[in-house]
Amino acid sequence: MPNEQSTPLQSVDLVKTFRQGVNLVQALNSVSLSIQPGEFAAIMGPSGCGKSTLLHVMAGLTRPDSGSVNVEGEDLSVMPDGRLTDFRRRRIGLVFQQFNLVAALSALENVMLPLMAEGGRASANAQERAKHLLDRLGLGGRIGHRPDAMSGGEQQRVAIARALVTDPAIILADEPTGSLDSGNGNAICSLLKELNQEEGRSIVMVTHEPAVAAWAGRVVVMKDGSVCSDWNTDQFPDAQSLAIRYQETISSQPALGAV
Ligand SMILES: Nc1ncnc2c1ncn2[C@@H]1O[C@H](COP(=O)(O)OP(=O)(O)OP(=O)(O)O)[C@@H](O)[C@H]1O
Repeated sequence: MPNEQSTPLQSVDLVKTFRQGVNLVQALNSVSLSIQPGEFAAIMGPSGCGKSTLLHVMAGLTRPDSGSVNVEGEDLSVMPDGRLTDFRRRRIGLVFQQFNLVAALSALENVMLPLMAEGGRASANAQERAKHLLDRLGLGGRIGHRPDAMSGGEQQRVAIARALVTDPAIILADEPTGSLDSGNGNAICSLLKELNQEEGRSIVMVTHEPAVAAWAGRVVVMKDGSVCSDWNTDQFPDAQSLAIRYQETISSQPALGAV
């Protein structure tokens, strides 16, 4: 179970600029975002507004130009590369649009990967834990299957099991339903919500779809590299009203400062 005491993620004043030929693109313009224990937040915004960059910086996959990211009180921005890789493997669960499973490995082996010791061996305990998670996610009958023998929805569930196997502080998911049809997409949203509500998992999910964001308890809207709105989804009676408010927001509202 996640540690209920410490703030799973706190990012402050993140700035990230990319060079594109002779131009500089400011992907993050002083973004601050904190995630509370047991919170399920969606990050929305138009294409190119900086959602994936924010998620990757929060995951320690991309270094910011300035600003800090704290996960359970540990500042990723000052960690040397080797320590950051190890910390990310143990404390941050990552889920991607394309699942990112290893094609040559079975579902069970994919889930055990983050628990592998140096030299590629996993303990019996690691195997038990991975099996238990696959069972929990409805894949008990698929543990020996390779990714190409599973549906997209099943592959994403394997990826979620892999993200959970180290019992991380937070799950960061980048468009987790983006490669799935609506039925499988809904099943993945429902699973994330269940993990949040039943196990208190802290989750941040990037999506451009209001119907997906509506599964979260909080929606953070970005525009032009900044956060422009931050909503509790209780205020919306349904996904349609969230979609309407979102459209109004991205067509009108100037960006806010820190949230
Ligand atoms: N590695 C990179 N090199 C150069 N520019 C980049 C790089 N990564 C992102 N960018 C630029 O930074 C800006 C933000 O990109 P980002 O991928 O974070 O947006 P996004 O909101 O996730 O978009 P989408 O919804 O289309 O995935 C864009 O202008 C993008 O072109």
